[in-house]
Amino acid sequence: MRLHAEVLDEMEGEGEEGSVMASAALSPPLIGAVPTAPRLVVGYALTKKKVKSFLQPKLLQLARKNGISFVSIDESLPLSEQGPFDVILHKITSKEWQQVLEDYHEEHPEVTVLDPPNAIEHLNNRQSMLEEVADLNLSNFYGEVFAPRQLVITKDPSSIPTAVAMAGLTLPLVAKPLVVDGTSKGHELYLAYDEASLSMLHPPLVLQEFINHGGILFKVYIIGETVHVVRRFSLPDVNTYDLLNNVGVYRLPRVSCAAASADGADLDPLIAELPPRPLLEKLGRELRGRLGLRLFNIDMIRELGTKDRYYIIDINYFPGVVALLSLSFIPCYGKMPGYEHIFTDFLLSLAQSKYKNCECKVQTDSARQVSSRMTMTTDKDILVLCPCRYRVFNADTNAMEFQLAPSVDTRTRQHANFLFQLLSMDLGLSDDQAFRVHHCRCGSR
Ligand SMILES: Nc1ncnc2c1ncn2[C@@H]1O[C@H](COP(=O)(O)OP(=O)(O)OP(=O)(O)O)[C@@H](O)[C@H]1O
Ligand SMILES: O=P(O)(O)O[C@H]1[C@H](OP(=O)(O)O)[C@@H](OP(=O)(O)O)[C@@H](O)[C@@H](O)[C@@H]1OP(=O)(O)O
Repeated sequence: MRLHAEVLDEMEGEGEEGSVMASAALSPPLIGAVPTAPRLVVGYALTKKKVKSFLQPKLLQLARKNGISFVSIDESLPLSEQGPFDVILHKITSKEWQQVLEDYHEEHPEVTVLDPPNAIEHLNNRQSMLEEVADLNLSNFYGEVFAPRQLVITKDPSSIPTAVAMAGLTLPLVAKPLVVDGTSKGHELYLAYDEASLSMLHPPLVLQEFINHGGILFKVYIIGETVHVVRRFSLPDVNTYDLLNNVGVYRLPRVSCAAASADGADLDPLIAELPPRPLLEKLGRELRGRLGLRLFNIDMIRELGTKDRYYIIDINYFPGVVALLSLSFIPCYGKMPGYEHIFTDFLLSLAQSKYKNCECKVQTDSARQVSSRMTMTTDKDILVLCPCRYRVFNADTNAMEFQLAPSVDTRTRQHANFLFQLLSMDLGLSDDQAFRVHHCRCGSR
């Protein structure tokens, strides 16, 4: 059913050493082919590492059972020649890709782009990343949430000590690269104990006050409407002794990559206690709206010695769900156990919310009612009335049954195939019945 595509379902059961994707370019659809139509086609543009960690066999299996298929996008080919897709899932940061997606979205507003490139871009800069957090006012919701005080330095390292003193920031400070560009450089962090040493750092960067938090971090995943939290080990606290006896800047280990879940660890209950659910729900809702994103996580810490003062120190777009051994890409532990269920539900919810307001009709001249919203006019002459322009869905199940793209001429064959699938399923048409596809009559094009 898909053209020019690699279908990842084929990868299931493949050994760990196998290639990242199985190539299964399918031949063009034949009218009359018996349908095994997925209800939701998710095109993905991800790094090899991300494909390996995210598209685990368990997810693929569960998704397939639910009518979702994942199709690899070839970034070297025009996007409009690939698909059709219902959803595009991506985490590629290049400007070229952003432009490709923006152009595609103009042309295909019916396709859900997860998420808009400009909203993701907002997270790729540590100054803009926490702006929305600073504006939040969640004090009525079982806790307060802040962003650490921070200063942006774009040039001249020698000016940093003065700038820090003028801003009144308290040491120690965490120095983080200003831009998170998906490379390991973007995650090179330093801890600075004294003001003078700050001039050894390399701008552009942000300097953030270090908040003691008992060495435990709450990783809050926001996946659509779902908010899921896990505990992770984090950096240890810095005490007065450390502060008085250390000078200089120290490179920090990439704790997020090294540390497995702290959920089963024997922890001080006051430190381990998860943030209250209502706070997390409200936070998730607020940030989802303010950031315009549906797939991200927040790294949240609770200030040591407090019960309800939280700081958000980092927000990541489409974070890792399974940790891989770095060279071999072999999965070593789940960062977000059960993610396959949450993601499958999320993708299904996208399909449902999208089509629930559409009303489509397929008619024959016998005006035979097929379902509450489908009618046939003639076996050979199928009229598609489609207020949503491109889509026809099964009104009984609320699931998309086929797509009708606007440029019928160039895609007639494909549309016809979709239609045939629908009709042969719902009406029991024989395989060789010919038909024509008419333009969408919803008047929107
Ligand atoms: N302001 C802070 N106070 C205390 N600890 C901090 C602070 N900022 C960062 N950390 C510690 O440093 C770690 C890495 O920080 P951060 O998440 O900002 O970097 P990152 O490079 O974006 O990490 P990731 O790999 O998770 O994306 C955190 O998990 C936490 O342990
Ligand atoms: O690869 P990992 O599983 O470590 O996931 C990391 C993810 O890399 P990936 O996008 O290649 O998966 C990172 O993305 P970039 O900022 O580098 O784009 C970032 O989101 C980290 O916070 C994730 O680590 P986590 O915070 O979940 O521990």
